[in-house]
Amino acid sequence: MARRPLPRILSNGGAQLARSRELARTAADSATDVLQPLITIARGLRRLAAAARRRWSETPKDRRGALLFLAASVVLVVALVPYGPLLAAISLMAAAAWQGRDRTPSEPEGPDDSQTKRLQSLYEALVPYFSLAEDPDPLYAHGGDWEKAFPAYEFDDDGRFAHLVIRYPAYFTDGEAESRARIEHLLAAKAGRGREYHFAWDEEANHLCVDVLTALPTDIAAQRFVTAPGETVLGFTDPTRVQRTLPLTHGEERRDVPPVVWRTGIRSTEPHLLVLGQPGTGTSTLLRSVALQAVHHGDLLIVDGGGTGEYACLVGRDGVLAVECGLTGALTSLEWAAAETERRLIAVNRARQEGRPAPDDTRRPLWIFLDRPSALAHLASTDGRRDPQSLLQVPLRHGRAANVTVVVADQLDALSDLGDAVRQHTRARVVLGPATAEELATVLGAPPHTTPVPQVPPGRGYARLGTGPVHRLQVPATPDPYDDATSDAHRQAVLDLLPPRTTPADGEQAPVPAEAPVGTATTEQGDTAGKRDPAGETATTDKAVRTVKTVVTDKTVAADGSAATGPREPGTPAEPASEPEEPGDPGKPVADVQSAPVVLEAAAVAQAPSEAATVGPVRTEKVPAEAVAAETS
Ligand SMILES: Nc1ncnc2c1ncn2[C@@H]1O[C@H](COP(=O)(O)OP(=O)(O)OP(=O)(O)O)[C@@H](O)[C@H]1O
Repeated sequence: MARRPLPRILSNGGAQLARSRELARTAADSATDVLQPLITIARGLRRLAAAARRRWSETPKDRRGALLFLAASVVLVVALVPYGPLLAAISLMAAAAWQGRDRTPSEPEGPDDSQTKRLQSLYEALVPYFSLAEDPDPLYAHGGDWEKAFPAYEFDDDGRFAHLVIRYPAYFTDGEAESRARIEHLLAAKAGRGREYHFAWDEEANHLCVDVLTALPTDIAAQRFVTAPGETVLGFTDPTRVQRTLPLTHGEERRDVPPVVWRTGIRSTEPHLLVLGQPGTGTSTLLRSVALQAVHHGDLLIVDGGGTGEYACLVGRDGVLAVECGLTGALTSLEWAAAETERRLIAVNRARQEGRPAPDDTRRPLWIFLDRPSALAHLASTDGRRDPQSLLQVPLRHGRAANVTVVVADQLDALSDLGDAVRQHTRARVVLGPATAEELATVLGAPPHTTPVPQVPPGRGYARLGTGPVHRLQVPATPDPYDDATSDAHRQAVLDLLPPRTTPADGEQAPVPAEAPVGTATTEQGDTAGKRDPAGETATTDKAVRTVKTVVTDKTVAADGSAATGPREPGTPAEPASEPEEPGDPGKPVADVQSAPVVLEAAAVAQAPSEAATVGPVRTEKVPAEAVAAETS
């Protein structure tokens, strides 16, 4: 029997109402069963009354008197006959019961012919995997009964499996990944390719539950997510494994979607993230999405090894320390980041020893984004210079205590080019785009419980936080707003999230022509050439005047203020820096050193002669852009 809809208050309640809702539903179902005869008779009486009314209205007016007389005569006879009223009442009830019976054709029991064929063929396909010659009473045997093997099944409107429960013999090696993978592969092929399946192995009951997964939403655009401080939304997933949902806006529509939330900061167990994927699968987009969330609470240092200008929209924004595209800039800024991590660590340790809270200048999160480090490593090796990844060792190892988070993205086949520190300390992992089960297991540390599909939309993949479950993931659409192919709605969504451009606090500013963007950036390769700024501003081009802000701290300085190594000028080749020493290193007494981050701000005018720079903690100078670009190539 069809279930009756419950009152709104019961059907709309939260999770805590689920139990009472189920109780109410059961009570309603039981009451309906008990009162079924009365309901049928009442329905029949209603139908008889409706038929009598219809008959009366259809009778011509001149015959209604005769009809009335006939009815009155029948009533009189019935009243006079012994037991007449009783017999009449019984007859009426019987007629009402007959009329009131449920006339909707009942659903055919069991599967139809084509469904039976599917079930039988799947059963036959499983026989070699789930049977043993020595088994005296096999559950699976050629020509056997599939009904014992498949206790539950559902089909979709196209006649394909939507849900299937499979029993298997206890001797099947369901604890071995290869055995499971073989069965999952077979089921995915037999139940229909091109769909994603979720496999739940119940080893205790020897049951395998197969469900078809609905596609993850690809239409969610970048937006301000409702999260707590230290939480970053990597994307969206299935509701099965995630208890929480995020309220999202989609145009006028509002909906709740289960997110994959990554926690960073001092209490995080996965403080750093590694994103891998085939080219063009959305790794840079995920980094941009994370950066747009992080920039509102922290400082960002972005190194774009691909040099494709994917992060041009962040250049010069409030909270963005630098966007580096070339090797020199990458080395310089990562050296500074390593020194800054050490400085924070020392300051936090000292404060703890003295029983004070951590100093304010260690609390604002520092984010280091490194996109395509393998490209920079290749450049560095051909140039005989240091691999920038080696400078990540300190932020990766000590970043959690120092509020420093590292996010690295690269192509899937570059996994072996990544440094040991990157591979060891990035415990939050994402793989985007098509990947084999082996690749997923290698990167994520565990295979997903779903079938990888060959064709996926950009931004689709898997995420795993530490030793947690592997989630399917869809990254919110966060395209480059300066890309001409970006739709207006998505461009506006990203532009709305960008913080305002930084204005120098002291009023000092490098000479910048009117059409040049006011802001701070390092674009050593002129990668943003030709990009359009939809806000009407002209983006940085090869020939255009560039404003460069590079945060440089080459070395720590002695407590007396004398710098061990002076701040390097932007554009000068970096000396291969020595490995930053560990805090507490006997060769570097903690009490004797303090870091000296120095901010150099320079405006580089293309093909303009360089001028002598003023020496000081904050300097403004002009640097020929060509000279800078030449060093990075
Ligand atoms: N989550 C997403 N939703 C919608 N479109 C996306 C998503 N992620 C990426 N794209 C689109 O896919 C294309 C490639 O994205 P992206 O540049 O981020 O990939 P990539 O992996 O960094 O590639 P490459 O390494 O070649 O730069 C872009 O056009 C981008 O807009």
